[in-house]
Amino acid sequence: METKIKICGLFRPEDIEAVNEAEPDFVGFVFYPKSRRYVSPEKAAELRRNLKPAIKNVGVFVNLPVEQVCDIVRIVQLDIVQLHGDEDSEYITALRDKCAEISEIWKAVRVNENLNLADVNKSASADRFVFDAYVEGYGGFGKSFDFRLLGNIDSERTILAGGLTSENIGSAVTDYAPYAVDLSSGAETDGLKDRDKIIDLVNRVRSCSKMNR
Ligand SMILES: O=C(O)c1ccccc1N[C@@H]1O[C@H](COP(=O)(O)O)[C@@H](O)[C@H]1O
Repeated sequence: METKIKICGLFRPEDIEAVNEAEPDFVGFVFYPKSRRYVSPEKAAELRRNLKPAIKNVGVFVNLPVEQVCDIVRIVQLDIVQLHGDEDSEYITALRDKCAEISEIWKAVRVNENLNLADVNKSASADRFVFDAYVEGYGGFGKSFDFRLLGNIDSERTILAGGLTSENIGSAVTDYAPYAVDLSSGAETDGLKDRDKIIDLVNRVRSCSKMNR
């Protein structure tokens, strides 16, 4: 299996141009108003219209009521929902029931040295888990964690995130062979997405994945 790559936190037309060139597997739009990468659903819908159809789009949400998530899924025509807050299994089931057009639901698990795999089981109804570093606030701070804390987690359902950059992304792919890697800060310069970094990161993931086969 080749590890896929998601570039998260797009909000400008030039971000779309960069990903159309680099062709990651997924891109993310952040619908968390406290994020500096927040994009309105209307703006995201406009950006999405210019995205190459092969690139799947993921909406990132933090503790938003299910009905509002569904509305945004429909406005933007999101493929995947990434829940990056405190949503539990009940929430995930309700979302799936109300919004049949979502192809997958990903749940973020914020990891520190007290990682309790029971927390992962609490949201076991998610299709995949995005393992990110524990931070005050929710995500996208470029903070990494020791992936060894994950033990023997099912790599087919695992998405690694948190402080990935061109320096550490190669070992994340070769050592853990996750389903995907997800990054935002590591693809930026001065807080904005950087075309050259995006292209470099996508190339690195593709070449490391080939070595894993
Ligand atoms: O990117 C954000 O601003 C964000 C806000 C709230 C929740 C999640 C967010 N992004 C996700 O955070 C991780 C790690 O990002 P980074 O590479 O460490 O900056 C990633 O899953 C993003 O999708």
